[in-house]
Amino acid sequence: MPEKVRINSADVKYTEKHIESRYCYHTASVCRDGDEFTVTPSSTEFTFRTERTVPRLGVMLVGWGGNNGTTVTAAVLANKLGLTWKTKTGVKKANYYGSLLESSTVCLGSGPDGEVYVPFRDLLPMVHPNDIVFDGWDISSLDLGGAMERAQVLDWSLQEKLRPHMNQLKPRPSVYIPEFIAANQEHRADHLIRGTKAEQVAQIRRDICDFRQKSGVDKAIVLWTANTERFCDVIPGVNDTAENLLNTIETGGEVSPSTMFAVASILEGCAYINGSPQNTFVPGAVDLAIQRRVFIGGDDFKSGQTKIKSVLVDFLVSAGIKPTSIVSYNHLGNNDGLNLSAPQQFRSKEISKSNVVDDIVRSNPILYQPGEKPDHCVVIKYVPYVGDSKRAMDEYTSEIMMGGTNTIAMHNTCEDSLLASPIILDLVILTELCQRITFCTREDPVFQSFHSVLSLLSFLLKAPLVPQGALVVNAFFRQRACIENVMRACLGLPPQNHMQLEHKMEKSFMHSEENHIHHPVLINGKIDHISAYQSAKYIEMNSHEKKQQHTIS
Ligand SMILES: NC(=O)c1ccc[n+]([C@@H]2O[C@H](COP(=O)([O-])OP(=O)(O)OC[C@H]3O[C@@H](n4cnc5c(N)ncnc54)[C@H](O)[C@@H]3O)[C@@H](O)[C@H]2O)c1
Ligand SMILES: O=P([O-])([O-])O[C@@H]1[C@@H](O)[C@H](O)[C@@H](O)[C@H](O)[C@@H]1O
Repeated sequence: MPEKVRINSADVKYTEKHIESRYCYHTASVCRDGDEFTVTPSSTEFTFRTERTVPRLGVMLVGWGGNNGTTVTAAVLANKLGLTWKTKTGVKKANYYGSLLESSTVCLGSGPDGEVYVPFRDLLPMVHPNDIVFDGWDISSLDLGGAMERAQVLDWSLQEKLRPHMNQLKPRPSVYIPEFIAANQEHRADHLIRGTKAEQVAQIRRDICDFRQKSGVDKAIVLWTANTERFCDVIPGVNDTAENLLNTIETGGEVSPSTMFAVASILEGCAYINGSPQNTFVPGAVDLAIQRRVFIGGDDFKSGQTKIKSVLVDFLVSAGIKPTSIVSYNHLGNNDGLNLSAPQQFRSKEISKSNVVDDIVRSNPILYQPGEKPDHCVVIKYVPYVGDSKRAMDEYTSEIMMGGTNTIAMHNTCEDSLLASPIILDLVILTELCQRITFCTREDPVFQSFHSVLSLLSFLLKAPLVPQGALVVNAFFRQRACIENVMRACLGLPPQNHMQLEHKMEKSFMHSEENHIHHPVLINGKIDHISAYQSAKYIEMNSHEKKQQHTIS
C-alpha cells in the first residue's frame, strides 16, 4: 500500500494489512479543595491498528433529490470527470474547497526548508471522494438532472455538462409521514413507499441490500440530508429502548421517517449520519446502534453561521472577553428555507443552532457565573428571491475591560448547499476511516472500536451527538485538533502542540547538522543560510564579541 506519509519509528510497524502504532496517551485528573487544585498526570499505553485497504464506498443519501443531495453528487461527478466550465468571471475548475480532508493541510514536522504540510487526507489511507458511489431515496420522483436544475445552485454551463450523467440517476421512493415535515412540502411527495411502518423499514433494508449488490461496493453508509423534521416525542415504552422502538415500528406508534431510516441502516450494519437537526436518535435508536456495534453520528451539518460562531465565541472567551448578547439572523430562499418557515421545523433548527456556545461559556468561570449565559437569539426567514444563497447576519456584543463594550457585526453571503456538500463528504469519509481503526490498551489488550456514537465527527456538526456522560465540544479548533491528533496517534505521533521549543531556546537541543532548519541570516552585510544550531552558536559567539547581528524572519 503506497501511503504518502510513512513513519520512521520503532513505535510504528507496517504489516500487510495494518499500520500499527504504540502510543502513550497523557491525561490529568484534578482534585479541588476550595480554591486549590491538585493535578495528577497519568498516562495510558495504547496500540492503534488501522486497516490499510481502502474499500469501495457507497453512500446512500436520504433526500438525494434535494439541494444538498444533487449538489454533492454533481460536485463529485465534476471532479471525477475533471470538468471545467465558463462563467462570466472566467473558467472554473471542479474542486473540493470546504472539505477538511481534501482541502486543508496538517503539519508533519520540520524539513530542510521549514515546516512540511500535507493534505489532511494523506495522513492515513482514506477513501477519495471521486471514488464514492452514490444512491439514495427521495419523496420527489425527479431524476437528479431535473433536481439539479430545480436546486438552482450550480452554474448553468456546468449543469449542461453534467445533465446527461445526472439524468441517469433516479432516487428510490421514500417514506413520507406528513406530520413530520412542513405542510408546504406536500407537493413534492409523489414517490412513496407505501404500507405499514414495519413494511416500510423492510423496504429500506431491501434497498440497501440491492444497492450493495448491484453497485459492487464493499461498504455502504446512509446519510440523512432530507428535510428537517419536527422533534419526536420521547415516550417511555415507545422509543426509549431498542426493543420498544422495534416494537413500535411493528405496531405503528410515534416513529419519524428519519428514525425509520436509522433503524433500517443499523439493522443492515450500515453507519447512519443525521445531517438535519431533529432528534432522529431517540434513546431506542442509540441503544440499537450500541447493541449492533454500528456507528451513528449527528446532528445537523455545521456549515455557515454556526461554524463561524464556534470560532468567534471561542476566540472572544479564550481572549478573556465576555460575549453578553449574540443575535443571529438568517434568510434564504431554497426549499430548506421553505420547510423551515413552519414553526415546528424551525424549532428543531433553533435548538441545534442555540447550544453551540454552551461548552465555551462553561469553560470560563471568571467571565460567567454558574448557569449564566449570553443572550442568544436565532432567527430564520424564508425569502424566495435569494434562492440557495443564504444570508447570515450576526451581532456579537461583548463586555470588555472596565465596563467597555465591543460589538462585532457580520454579514455572510454564500450558497448553502456548496457549504454543506464538502461536509457530507468529510462525514462519510471520516466515518469509513473510523470503521478501520481499532485500539487496545496495555491493561485491556482486546482490540476495540470507537464508541457507536461517533463523536469524532463533532467538527462537522452543529449539535454533536456524544456518548452518554461525555462532554459535548463545540469549539471549532478543539474539534479539529481532536481529529488531527487521533490520526497522529494512529501513526504513533504525539499531539500537535505548537510549542516549537527548539526555536525558542538560547541553545537549541538540535545538535546534529542534518536535522537543522536553515534560516536566512545577515552576516557581515550578506544573506547566508545557516542552521538553527549554527545560528544559535553564531548569536552566542557574536554576543560575546559584542558584534551586531540581525536575523531576518
Ligand atoms: N445546506 C446547508 O448548509 C445545511 C446545513 C445544515 C443542515 N442542513 C439540512 O440539510 C437538509 C437538506 O437541505 P437541502 O438544502 O438539501 O434541502 P432540500 O429541501 O433542497 O432537500 C431535501 C430533500 O429531501 C426530500 N425529502 C423530504 N422528506 C423526505 C423523506 N422522508 N425521505 C426522502 N426524501 C425526503 C425532499 O423532497 C428534498 O428533495 C435540511 O434538513 C437542512 O436543514 C443544510
Ligand atoms: O450552518 P448554519 O449557517 O449555521 O445554519 C444554516 C441555517 O442558518 C439555515 O437557515 C439553514 O437553512 C441551513 O440549513 C443551515 O442549517
